[in-house]
Amino acid sequence: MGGLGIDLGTANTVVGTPDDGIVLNEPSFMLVRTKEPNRALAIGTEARSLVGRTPIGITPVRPLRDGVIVDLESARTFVTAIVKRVSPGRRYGVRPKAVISVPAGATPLERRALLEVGHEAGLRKVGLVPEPVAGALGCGINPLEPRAHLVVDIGGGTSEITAICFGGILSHRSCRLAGDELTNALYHYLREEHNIVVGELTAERAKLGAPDTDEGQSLVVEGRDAATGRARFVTLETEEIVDALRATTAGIVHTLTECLEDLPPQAIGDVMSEGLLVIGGGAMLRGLSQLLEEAFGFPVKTAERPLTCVAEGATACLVHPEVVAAYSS
Ligand SMILES: Nc1ncnc2c1ncn2[C@@H]1O[C@H](COP(=O)(O)OP(=O)(O)OP(=O)(O)O)[C@@H](O)[C@H]1O
Repeated sequence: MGGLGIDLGTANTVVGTPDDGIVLNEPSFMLVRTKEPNRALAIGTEARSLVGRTPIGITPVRPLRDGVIVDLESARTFVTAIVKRVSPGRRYGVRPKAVISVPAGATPLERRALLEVGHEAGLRKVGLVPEPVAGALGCGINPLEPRAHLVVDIGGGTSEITAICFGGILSHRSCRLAGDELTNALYHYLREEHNIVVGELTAERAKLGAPDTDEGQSLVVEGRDAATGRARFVTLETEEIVDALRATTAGIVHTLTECLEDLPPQAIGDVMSEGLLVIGGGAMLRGLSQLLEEAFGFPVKTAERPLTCVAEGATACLVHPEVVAAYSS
């Protein structure tokens, strides 16, 4: 059984195959020459490592925003490079089929753009599956069973909260408060409270290294003094990091509350006994599951592989096309 399961995310792109599992897991970044925007010079980790130090004449591009395609040309260039990298068989004219995950809240136009890009990138038959459905499947949940499941996906650009049941979506909410916004919040906190300017990669590293709230640790961050321009170090205490991220995490909790308010009582009962499933890179933010548990009183299950479960589920859809069919209407 061939084919590709693709999670084209704002922050990361993950690809799996039924035979080999995850075969690509790279940042959704590419570098192009400013004068030649439809040829990728570098993609993924290599391209991402040049953010903040890109030479003149070269442009770093993030092909997706908030989980959807905003510029067809850069998305086509990126997906073509990804498909080429994972399917060397194309040299012999083989066009792989694919299931691509798409935000549950994507518009028909955004879905069509993704299908178009997939075909132009050399994919044969493209199916789309909502990300929370793929994520649930990748975590071993059957999205066709007559039982409600609530999936909280905290990605790079958006947090999506979706209740699914029996091949359909019960309720859905999303907000632009996710990984990028958490990184941004730390960047601004450092700028305003410590007068230090850090690069995007440093702000993200500070977020990933956020110490456990109950361990009372601290974190050293390096940047440029906003007043003198000199290099400087700052020590961030645990409470400060939690404070800097509080407004963003509160926004995610608020969106989750709205989604729960839309759920019928029977479905709430399922969620209370099953718990919430948290997927996406943001699921690994320290203290997040505790915060959600305290806010809602439901059990919170963090996916075992939050960064790859959506691609794993999209790959599983190649073997279970009935899931794609059920959630495509
Ligand atoms: N240990 C961690 N703690 C906190 N955040 C993390 C951790 N690891 C990764 N992240 C964040 O997760 C985000 C990426 O998650 P993911 O790959 O699920 O997003 P995506 O699917 O590309 O985005 P989207 O769903 O918005 O399209 C990044 O913002 C990254 O900084």
